[in-house]
Amino acid sequence: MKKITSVLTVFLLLITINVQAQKPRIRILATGGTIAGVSKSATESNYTAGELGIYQLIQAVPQIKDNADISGEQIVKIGSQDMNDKVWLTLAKRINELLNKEGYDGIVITHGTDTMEETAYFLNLTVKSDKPVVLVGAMRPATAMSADGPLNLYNAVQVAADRNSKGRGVMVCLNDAVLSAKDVTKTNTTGVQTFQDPNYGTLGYLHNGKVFFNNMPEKKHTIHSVFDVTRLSQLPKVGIVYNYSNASALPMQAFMQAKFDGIVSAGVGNGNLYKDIFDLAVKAQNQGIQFVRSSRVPTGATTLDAEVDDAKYHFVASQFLNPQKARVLLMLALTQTKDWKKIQEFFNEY
Ligand SMILES: NC(=O)C[C@H](N)C(=O)O
Repeated sequence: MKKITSVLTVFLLLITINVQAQKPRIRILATGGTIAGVSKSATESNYTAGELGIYQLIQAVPQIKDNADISGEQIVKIGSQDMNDKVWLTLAKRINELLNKEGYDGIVITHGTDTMEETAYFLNLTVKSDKPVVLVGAMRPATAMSADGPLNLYNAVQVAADRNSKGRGVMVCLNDAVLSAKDVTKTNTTGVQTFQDPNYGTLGYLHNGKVFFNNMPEKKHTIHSVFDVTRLSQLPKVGIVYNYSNASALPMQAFMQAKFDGIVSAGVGNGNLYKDIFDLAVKAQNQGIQFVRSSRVPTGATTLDAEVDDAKYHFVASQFLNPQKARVLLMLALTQTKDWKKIQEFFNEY
């Protein structure tokens, strides 16, 4: 009898090990944000982002281990208002290692929501794998009543572990929605429904932890991207200038004096420029500082062949990229070329 029991135990153990081995291996990279935020009470709106560590986040949602073999590492512990080039390069390099050398099946990145769309788009252009990479955050700190982080994290892991997520580029997952890194933007300062794609809608959605996709991103990303940061330790300097009635040209002058490599304009309407900014933009372009026209308007493309003659001034039109994402693409484009025509091609393709 004893013998039968021990044989049975070994058998069951082997089955468990096998089931465990079949689960997708998902690595969670933690960077901070409100999802790791802590406040003094469950109802207080004052809190500090990025307080909890990766192990506390994993422990808080044990269900994430049901369908995935979970492990994690802490990259940084910051509010994403402090996100920077160094962390972007670290993330891109680490993700490429984990997916291409260490055999992981998918990546989840916990991240603040303020600049999540920029990090997502940077990774969309620099990750060299078609395996799922999913950014997740929260709008309420971990200590809040009705904190949204735990379900968002659970959902993000389901997306990273789902076979159908492959080849969709880097994704953002919050509030039951899956959105494309290229098109997602933060639309609400405090609401849990903040992430939207105002032009194309969602890539998919989750219901009861199951992922349903309805869209595929059309533009180039990940394995089809020419941008490679493997050997880079810094990125070109690109600033953003804002247009408005009677706009000051001082920020534009400051970027030019500081010899930035590129400037993106958050223009009015279809990327139009206040006249003083326009005059300096022509000068900047002549000095070899690439000027990209984007728009402060939340929907629609900033098109070529509108009120500004881009071909005449060698300006680049950002198409559907908002200013903060146009900045990301311009930084990466400038690692390859200074030719405005080639840079415009990148903006048409990515
Ligand atoms: N909801 C958030 O995560 C906001 C926070 N400031 C951050 O981006 O880190």
